[in-house]
Amino acid sequence: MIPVLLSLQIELHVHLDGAIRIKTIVEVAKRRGITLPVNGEDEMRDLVIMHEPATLTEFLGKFNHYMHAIAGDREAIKRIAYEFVQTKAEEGVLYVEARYSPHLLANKGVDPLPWDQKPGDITPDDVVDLVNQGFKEGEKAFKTKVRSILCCLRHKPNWSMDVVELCKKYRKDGVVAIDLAGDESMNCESYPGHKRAFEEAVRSEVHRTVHAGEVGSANVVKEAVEVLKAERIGHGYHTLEDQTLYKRLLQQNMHFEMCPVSSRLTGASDPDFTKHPLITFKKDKANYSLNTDDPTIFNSTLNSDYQVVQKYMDFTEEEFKRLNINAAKSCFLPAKEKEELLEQLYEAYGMMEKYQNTCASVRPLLEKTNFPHSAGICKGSVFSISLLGTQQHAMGGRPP
Ligand SMILES: O=c1[nH]cnc2c1ncn2[C@H]1C[C@H](O)[C@@H](CO)O1
Repeated sequence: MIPVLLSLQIELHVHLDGAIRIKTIVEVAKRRGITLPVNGEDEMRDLVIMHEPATLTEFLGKFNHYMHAIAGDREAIKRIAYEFVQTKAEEGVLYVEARYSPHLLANKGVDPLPWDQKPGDITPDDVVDLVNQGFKEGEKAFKTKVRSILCCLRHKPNWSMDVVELCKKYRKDGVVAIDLAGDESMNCESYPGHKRAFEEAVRSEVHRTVHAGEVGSANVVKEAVEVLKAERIGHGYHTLEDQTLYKRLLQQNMHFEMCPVSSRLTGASDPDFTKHPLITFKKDKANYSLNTDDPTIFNSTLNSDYQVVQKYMDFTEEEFKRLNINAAKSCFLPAKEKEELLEQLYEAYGMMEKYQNTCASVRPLLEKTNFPHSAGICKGSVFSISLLGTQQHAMGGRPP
């Protein structure tokens, strides 16, 4: 494979429960006396990993093989969070937003209890606290910054209000947004629980991302943007089927969380990477990031995704820099932390001087035009207008 020349990356779409080490699953199951469907690490690997393109439903079935080993165990939940940060640090990730469903790891206060668990004493709230502990210790040890996105699940609309309340409770403690994951064939207009939760998220200024247009149609994307007020779209490949919508989202500088390796294996895209929708997004200089999604199941690292797009989609180092800068601008950190992150990237990419010069020359103009959020991330926004020729960043405000 061709080496990817990028020292630091931003990852915005990765499921914590799709990123658990197989070794950990086996060890925890043994400690807890929990039976796994097969014995030993190699056998578990064979069972859990997808090698050939299949369907999203088949993919989602993979979680059934191992989640019961981790759910409902304090030590295990903390451990997977800690190890996640270690893995991302080893991959060269500077900042990552990890997502998970607190309900799927709990064994109390969830109806019905997932994974046929016996009732215990770990509520979804406890899960968030435990993941936070693991992340904080991991961040301290490995220096990769990590924040959480809490997932609602399409097939569990009655959990969604809980999820938004947890987002509100932990907004100053590691949680930066809400998501809607799961099987897209269940549209949310028919499931008022999701709609209400996302309305509450808007009201409470909780950031929002939604899995849409992964295997579902462009209509799911439209609904995500118009009904759920998504600020980012998870995947979004099928947006291209509605050119009016696509052009509108390009104009709004909507961020798309792209997961190339994942999309091939879940049947979300053509298995031939040279026909991948991402090529069109790149040609149009869209705002997107590259992400692993569920690296355990896809047997991948972030570098695998970079290598695939480099090999089959002609991605250059310049494009890698552009997309990571866009990812940093589109992340859900508060403005000040976002600006610090951007500065770290510009520095690492050898773009600091250009960035500072641009900023100095355009700042007076911004002040004059009363650019929203100018004190916070004006530098990032200016950079995208003047150097990269893209629109300004959606979360950074728009010039009048
Ligand atoms: O790619 C995905 N599409 C839709 N749902 C997904 C994907 N990857 C993981 N999930 C689901 C299964 C997980 O248990 C849940 C929370 O992380 O989100």
